[in-house]
Amino acid sequence: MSAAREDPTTLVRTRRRADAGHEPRPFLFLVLQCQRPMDPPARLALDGVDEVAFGRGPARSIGRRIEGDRAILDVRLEDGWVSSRHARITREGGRLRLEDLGSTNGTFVNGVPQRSALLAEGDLIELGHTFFLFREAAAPDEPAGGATQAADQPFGLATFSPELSERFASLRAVAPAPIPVVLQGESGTGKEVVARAVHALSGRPGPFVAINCGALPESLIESELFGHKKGAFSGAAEDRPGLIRAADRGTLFLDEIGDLPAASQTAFLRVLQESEVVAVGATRPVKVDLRVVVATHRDLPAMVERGDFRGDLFARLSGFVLELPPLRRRREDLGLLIAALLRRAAPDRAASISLGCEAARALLLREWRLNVRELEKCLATAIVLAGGGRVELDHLPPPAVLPRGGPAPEAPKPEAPQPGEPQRSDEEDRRREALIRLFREHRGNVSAVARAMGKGRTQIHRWIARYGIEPGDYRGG
Ligand SMILES: Nc1ncnc2c1ncn2[C@@H]1O[C@H](COP(=O)(O)OP(=O)(O)OP(=O)(O)O)[C@@H](O)[C@H]1O
Repeated sequence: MSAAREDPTTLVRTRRRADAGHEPRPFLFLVLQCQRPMDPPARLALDGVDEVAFGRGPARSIGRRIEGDRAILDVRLEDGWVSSRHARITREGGRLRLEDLGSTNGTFVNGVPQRSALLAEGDLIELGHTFFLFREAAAPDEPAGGATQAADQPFGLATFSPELSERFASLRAVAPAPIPVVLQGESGTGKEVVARAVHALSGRPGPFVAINCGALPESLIESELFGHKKGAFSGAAEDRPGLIRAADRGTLFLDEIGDLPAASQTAFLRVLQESEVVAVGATRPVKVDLRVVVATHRDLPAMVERGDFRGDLFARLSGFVLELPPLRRRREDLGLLIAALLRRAAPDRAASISLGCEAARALLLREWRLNVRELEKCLATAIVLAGGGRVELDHLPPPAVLPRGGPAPEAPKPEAPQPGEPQRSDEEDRRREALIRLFREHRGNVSAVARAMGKGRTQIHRWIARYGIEPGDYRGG
């Protein structure tokens, strides 16, 4: 953004960026192109940009040009459904406005056609068959107006989320050091994938050994972990080294560490303190060289407080703590993940897979309560049902029903809003009125309305799109 420009908003934004490294910065993510879901997604930093101009081009290109004193980001899309001058984003009173420029196929926000809309956090923008996601976010050190293509990262550590890429950079730095790593996150968020990446980056010569502490029967856990001597108990027909020794000079990944019974916690603490294991029935310890990564979806500090988990073991394990966000808070990565999962599900024909627009929209708007695991299963099923053709909405299995005791859903699952006027029930009319009342009370603040309704922001954005509410209309008063 040109500092010479006489726009007060521009000047304020420029100054803020200079003195605060982590001011929220707007980003646009090119998430997915329906015809070519394997094409690399891209992240575009929008600060320093006065206008983003979207149109069709012979190939995808993202370039910055100066017109007078205006910095313009030109986004050319290789998409036959995009017009040559399709849409633009400009600044308006500190916010960003998306306008359709009379395109043939229209511009959609959260599945609803829009000629002009102020952008809000998490908005899904659809131009032709290309999907973008808009986010206000804390940013890593990236040039303003820059366009980052898909990063060349180890499997599981590729992300476009500005916050997560910073955390993954720290993880890469600690991976070669003998620092324990704690991975937190809901089931299916990729904790084991990340643990494997840590091992790959550690350069340790031994194997990666994964143990699910919740899946080991309590009667066998000690002998499975620490090994046993022949004759130590009935059924111990031979010496067994156990899983901890199997991970010698490698990485021991303990999944669901919160499920480790109290007696095993004590024995495992000794292993970490002494770097040695005593097998069940043995008298002499054996030295081990371990790198430990643990994962949990439980609140370990709370368990320590309740006396359900040993505080000294917790302290030993707490080196670098990484929280893997649920997929619904990482939507900018859906394009990367869809490409990786399609490649895995259909290695020989991934390049020829395409998605119908409605299927793509549903994939990008779903709650994904079971996270990447659910997305993976959904795509694998859809490819089979599509029989090698284009994946359509009908090919997607219904969203997962949360098992008992699973992570709390952030919001009830509505259908993805469809273009056109939706049929409204009385309940929906009441909800729309309640939303409008709350937007008035909270002056258009989506987070405040979400809190007041006890819902997630994503859900509020869906309702905003569905009921045609414009939060900006309530901001002035
Ligand atoms: N970044 C990723 N890229 C590709 N696939 C991924 C990624 N993250 C997770 N997956 C896939 O999603 C599935 C679930 O991942 P993973 O087992 O690592 O999750 P988890 O958090 O350890 O789950 P749980 O807590 O239930 O053990 C796996 O099949 C994994 O390969």
